[in-house]
Amino acid sequence: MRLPEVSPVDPGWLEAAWARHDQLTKPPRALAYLEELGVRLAAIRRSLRPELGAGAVVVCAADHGVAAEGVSAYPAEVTGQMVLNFLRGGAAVNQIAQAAGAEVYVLDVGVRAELPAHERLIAAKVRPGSGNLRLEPAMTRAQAEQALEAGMEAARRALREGATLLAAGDMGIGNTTAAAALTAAFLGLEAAAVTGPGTGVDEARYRHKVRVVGEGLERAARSLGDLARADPLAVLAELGGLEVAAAAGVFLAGAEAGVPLVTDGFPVTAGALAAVRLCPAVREYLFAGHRSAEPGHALQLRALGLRPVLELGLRLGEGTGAVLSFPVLRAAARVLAGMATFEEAGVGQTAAAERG
Ligand SMILES: Cc1cc2ncn([C@H]3O[C@H](COP(=O)(O)O)[C@@H](O)[C@H]3O)c2cc1C
Ligand SMILES: O=C(O)c1cccnc1
Repeated sequence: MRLPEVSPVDPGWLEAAWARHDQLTKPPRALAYLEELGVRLAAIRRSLRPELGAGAVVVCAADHGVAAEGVSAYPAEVTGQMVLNFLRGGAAVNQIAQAAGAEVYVLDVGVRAELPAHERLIAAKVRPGSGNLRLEPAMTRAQAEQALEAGMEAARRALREGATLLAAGDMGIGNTTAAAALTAAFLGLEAAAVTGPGTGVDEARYRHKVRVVGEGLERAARSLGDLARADPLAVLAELGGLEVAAAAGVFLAGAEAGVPLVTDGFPVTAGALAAVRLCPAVREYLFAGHRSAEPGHALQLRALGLRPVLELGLRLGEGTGAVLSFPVLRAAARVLAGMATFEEAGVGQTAAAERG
């Protein structure tokens, strides 16, 4: 498969944007992290007056064979039921997207249930659910490529239809187990360090979930050796998540198009880790929309070197936390683009600033 060509951002834009920020009518760095966001947006958009309009979230959906291990607090049927809920506009992500100015696309790369045709549903089923990662590869390498390509194609559609800010979301009962296995593999961590409660499993189920993740990792290592150094596409195929692979595809195509990209919670950020392993320059286009309550999410963000925009304790997925950050990112761009300089506004700078 052809991986996208992603250009690294030009550090000259970062410098020029910081220089402009320091001329705007505010004490230097008074807008703190918002300024840093604006600077990164300027570099990505190659403009000191970056404009961000409509956003989009591609909610990547698939079932997980590992759900049969009893690793979720909910039954696997909920995946397909929630996809129908997304299409009817009844899910959390729909309401948040309305409030935050984002279009919701649903990408089916592996939901077991048959889904009705719908304008906002991108039907690209690779297989009806992944294999049980504890016992077998989640998918073949060819299927992982197909899921990645489906994510890339969905991102391109969202961009063609006007998105200037792009996020991925996830739906797939059992996917915090797959995300934990992938995160442990990519970062070289133990199962217990990255496994969390997901939808809210009790103590006994949690211990079982850690064992399932550990056994999946051992199984994958038997065929791939050191997972932290193995081919990322092979790791993705072994430990899965068809929708995690699709989320990686959204980030790959979005970075190729030069658009700011926003990560959501634990499963989507596993996809971001995969995308960055496949193509390191993708990292420069990523913003962490929020930090989820899932404990492994902080480890993922640290590995990516991303500070979250929001910390609301969300633990849902669907792209909710990503989309919620869109207004903050738009504001960061507007501040840099639209604020007056001290000179333009005739506002006096401090004596210290005048002395330079
Ligand atoms: C009604 C409902 C709506 C959701 N929306 C996202 N998730 C989230 O929970 C699932 C992951 O957690 P676990 O690994 O514990 O199964 C994913 O589907 C994720 O998107 C939901 C879960 C439920 C039950
Ligand atoms: O971090 C997330 O996005 C998350 C947490 C729990 C369940 N599903 C998703």
